[in-house]
Amino acid sequence: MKKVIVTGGTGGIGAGVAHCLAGVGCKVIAVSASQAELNAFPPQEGIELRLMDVTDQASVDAVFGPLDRLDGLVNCAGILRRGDEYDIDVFQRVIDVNLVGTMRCCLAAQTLLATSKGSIVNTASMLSTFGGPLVPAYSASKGGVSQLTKSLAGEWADDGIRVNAIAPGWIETEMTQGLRDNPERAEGIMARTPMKRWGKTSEVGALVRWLLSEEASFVTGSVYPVDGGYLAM
Ligand SMILES: NC(=O)c1ccc[n+]([C@@H]2O[C@H](COP(=O)([O-])OP(=O)(O)OC[C@H]3O[C@@H](n4cnc5c(N)ncnc54)[C@H](O)[C@@H]3O)[C@@H](O)[C@H]2O)c1
Ligand SMILES: O=C(O)C(=O)C[C@H](O)[C@H](O)CO
Repeated sequence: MKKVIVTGGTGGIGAGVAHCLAGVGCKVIAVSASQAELNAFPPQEGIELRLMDVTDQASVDAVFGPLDRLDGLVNCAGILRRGDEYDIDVFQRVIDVNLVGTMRCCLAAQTLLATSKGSIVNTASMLSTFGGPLVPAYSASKGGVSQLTKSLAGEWADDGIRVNAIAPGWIETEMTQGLRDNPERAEGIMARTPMKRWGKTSEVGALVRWLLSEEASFVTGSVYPVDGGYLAM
């Protein structure tokens, strides 16, 4: 049975990933920095919940340190501060959670994954490819996650660790609520999405499940869109 840590595992996409992995018998440790989110998460067999802040080394060490085995790491923790990211402190915070937090967890998992010949899936975005309105820090962080993924894949292949990223399109979660509530932004996004709908967290989870599986044994350093065709148009 594979043991996998999912950061942001009690939020939108992370929770979808956690459910998908638990559904195929993985032992999932879903971590979040929000105690309220952990309290609200419905108990599910195969999913253990832990409080962990990806920006806090001691908190990350407390989760990864005691583990005797780890087969997978899925970095889903992320924030976006639409409209506020021109404030330099907000800019730095977004980079710290989305990019530095991803690297912090990759480093915390490295030795364990080298032993298990395990795999990492990072969460990039459409905004790894192009900039988004009002989100300069988020866009920069996601460009960074994409490049970090390729860099680690190249460096850690010798250790038997595969490192890939997903690039979700426009998925129905808390993060996109503001866009879905804004008719102008929502219509613009749907107009450019060939499948003409928002994605579901389970559809992202299915891609992550495959990337972590043996079926993806020759796949590393890739950034996979799951976007209803958004990047194709
Ligand atoms: N929703 C989308 O359309 C979309 C598209 C592309 C990429 N993404 C990315 O997917 C990931 C998940 O996004 P979502 O839409 O599910 O957002 P969400 O806001 O629903 O969930 C984010 C999760 O991250 C956790 N988190 C935030 N800061 C943290 C920290 N410091 N330490 C640990 N956990 C922390 C939250 O508690 C929450 O569980 C993010 O990296 C986001 O950038 C989302
Ligand atoms: O551009 C925004 O305001 C977003 O919310 C970005 C999306 O959540 C997502 O990352 C797009 O892939």
